Amino acid sequence: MAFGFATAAAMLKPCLSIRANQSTSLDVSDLADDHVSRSKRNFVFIINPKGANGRTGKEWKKLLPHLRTRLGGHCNICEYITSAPSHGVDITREAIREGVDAVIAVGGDGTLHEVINGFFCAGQPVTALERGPGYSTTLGLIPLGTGSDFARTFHWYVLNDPHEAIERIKRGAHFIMSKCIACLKFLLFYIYVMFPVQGLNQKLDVGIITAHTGEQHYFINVADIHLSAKAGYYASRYKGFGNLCYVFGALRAFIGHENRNLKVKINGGDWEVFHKVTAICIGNAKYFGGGMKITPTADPSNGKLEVVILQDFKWYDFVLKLHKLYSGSHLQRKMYV
Ligand SMILES: Nc1ncnc2c1ncn2[C@@H]1O[C@H](COP(=O)(O)OP(=O)(O)OP(=O)(O)O)[C@@H](O)[C@H]1O
Repeated sequence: MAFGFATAAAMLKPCLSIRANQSTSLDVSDLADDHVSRSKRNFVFIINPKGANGRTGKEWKKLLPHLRTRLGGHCNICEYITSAPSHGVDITREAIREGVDAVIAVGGDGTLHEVINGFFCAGQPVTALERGPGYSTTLGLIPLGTGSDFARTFHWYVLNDPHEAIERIKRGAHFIMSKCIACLKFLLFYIYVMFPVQGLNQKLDVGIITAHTGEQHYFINVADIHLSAKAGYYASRYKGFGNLCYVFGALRAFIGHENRNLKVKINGGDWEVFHKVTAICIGNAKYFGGGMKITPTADPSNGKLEVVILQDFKWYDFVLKLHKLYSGSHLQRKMYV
């Protein structure tokens, strides 16, 4: 394999439609608004106060009066501040069971990830009983994180501009769940895509990672293995540096890192060995790492995943090719399956 090689493959996501049946309105006592109206829709905002090194919490406090002014006329605003990692998953599940109309993640990609995972439980979409068939809870986003990479795919380039995000929510730009499947199998686990999330003006897919234990996790941005996954872990130590935390995290991850031969099977094909793999990135959307366009042709609503395999990267290749990662020009070979 060529030195510092990046290979891209497309994975099909055959479609199968599902809609979460939803029920009941949110309990009035749960709503943060003083003047709750049952005739209005119920929107739950899940805020990670620790996002962007604490900036999310501060921004949210400033934003709330404006949000009430802009949205309070046509929805009940329910505010939940997370108290710990994973709390967003539980709040989302509970809100959907209560039958809310929309769950809106306020924070970065980690918060969005928790909210997405809250739409599912034990491999099934979370549902509520008292809403009729065809009803779906919608997903919304106010990107206020460090990287906020998922939002970049949608060219929300005045990134982390919560006022613009509120206008999008007012226009109805959020997403609804349905389902499709494709498979990428590794030795210990496999990833497939299902549940395109359909919005009033946007349809999105959701990927599923199934561990060999059967445990499932959902993703809508980029799932990654090996070095880049470690980089994300270490980046959390450097959040004070903004987007650069991901570069520092990657450099830290190279310490003790070993490129490995990995067996991969795509869309039911044969097992294929990829040598000296530095990272495998499975993109439903294009960006990770604070603006690195890692899976540059991924489209979150086309029913496919883009798989990019980085091979034989050393830390200095990463530094020298960093500009290519940001511009999305790092691919040397494309593989279509
Ligand atoms: N109350 C909390 N205390 C500590 N951690 C929390 C809390 N609520 C959520 N978290 C965790 O904080 C992590 C990071 O949050 P988030 O992704 O919103 O911000 P970010 O990392 O700054 O943004 P990005 O991921 O877009 O770079 C999430 O993975 C989440 O699990």
